Amino acid sequence: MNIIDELSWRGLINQQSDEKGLRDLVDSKDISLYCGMDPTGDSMHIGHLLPFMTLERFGKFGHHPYIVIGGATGSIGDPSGKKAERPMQTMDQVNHNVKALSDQANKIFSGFTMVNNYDWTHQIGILDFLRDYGKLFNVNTMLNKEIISSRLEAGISFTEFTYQILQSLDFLTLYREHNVQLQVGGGDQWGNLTAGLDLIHKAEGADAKVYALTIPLLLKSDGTKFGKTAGGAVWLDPEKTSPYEFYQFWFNQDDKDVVNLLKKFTFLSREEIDALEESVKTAPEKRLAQKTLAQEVTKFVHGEEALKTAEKITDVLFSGEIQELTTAEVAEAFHGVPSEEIENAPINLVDLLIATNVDKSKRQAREDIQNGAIRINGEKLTDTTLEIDPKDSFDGKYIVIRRGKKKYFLAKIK
Ligand SMILES: N[C@@H](Cc1ccc(O)cc1)C(=O)O
Repeated sequence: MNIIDELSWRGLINQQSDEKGLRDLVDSKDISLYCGMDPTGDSMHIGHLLPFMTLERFGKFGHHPYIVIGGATGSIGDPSGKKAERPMQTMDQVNHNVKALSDQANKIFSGFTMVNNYDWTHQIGILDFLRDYGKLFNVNTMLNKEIISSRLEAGISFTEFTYQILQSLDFLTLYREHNVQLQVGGGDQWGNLTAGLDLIHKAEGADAKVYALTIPLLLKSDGTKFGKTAGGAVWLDPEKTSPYEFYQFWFNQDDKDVVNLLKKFTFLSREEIDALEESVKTAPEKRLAQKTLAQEVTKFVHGEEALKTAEKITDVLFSGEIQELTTAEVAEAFHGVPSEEIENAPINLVDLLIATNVDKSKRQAREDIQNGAIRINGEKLTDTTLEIDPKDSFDGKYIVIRRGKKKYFLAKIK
């Protein structure tokens, strides 16, 4: 089994410029390949995992992946897949994001070389640009690409129109300097990838052996886009999406999607995934496939320790034994739940429920307490006259309130 068989079994191939050519190439030697990422924000999200994990898969087969971070292209803005012109970022923002994304990629992925396209782009003068590269691009061909034609009605600036030239220049530069022969991209990158192939064939000769491969856009079994939650994107930055939330995202995937996700987002073998697929059929209630998926991806992105914490929080929230959490774990576990700040002073239980919006009226609060529906830091309290002293609770920082079986609220102590 070569890398191409591996990718097609995992459903990671959308389009290819020359399937037979690429197969022969990877069978004949270890190749260099690349995928780029623009610094449009200061964190990757799970959408970035697919192309970069794909590079890592190539690496495991002995090939040499490069990641291009788009210090130049990110200052221009890729029109691919966008309905309207992108707001331009300041160079300060671009540089800040370049730094954040490179640090993050270095932490998560391994076995690649990282380069910044700013390095070979910023010193090209306008006349050289037009004479050396502009001349090799045919405007008709550019206009006919879906990335441009789909934007003509809404309008597109000359700046975004030239984006494909810059990305092509990256491919050419990497081909010349590191013999990079393959560019991998997301489902919306076909236009930019083929523009690069054309440029290399014109600049270096039609027999240059270069290839393009895109990864499919990921959809859930219900047809909606994968990776979005009610709270927005699922980020790889633990400050934006905590490892616990991250773990839960994967754990909560549907039976219909989980095998597909195991193939695409883990390095588990075919045998391991086949066994998990069987478990979805024979014992779906155990959610072994979802649990394994959550474990594997959380470990890959956040590491072993963070996975342990995420699993501990999951267990504690299931058992309700909140007092077993550390203060830091409380912060992580209840990152997304409704919270209110309260004064650092003893407070009557009924007043606490009002202050934290658990109940709307004192009457309702008293009823909830007397019915045994209220737990404070895991302990059921049924006496409406109780005083709660924040100082006894999680280093004086938080009080965790639960109403009913599942609804949590957090009081943050000032
Ligand atoms: N255009 C790519 C990022 C990229 C940038 C430079 C490249 O050379 C390649 C890819 C995207 O938006 O996803």
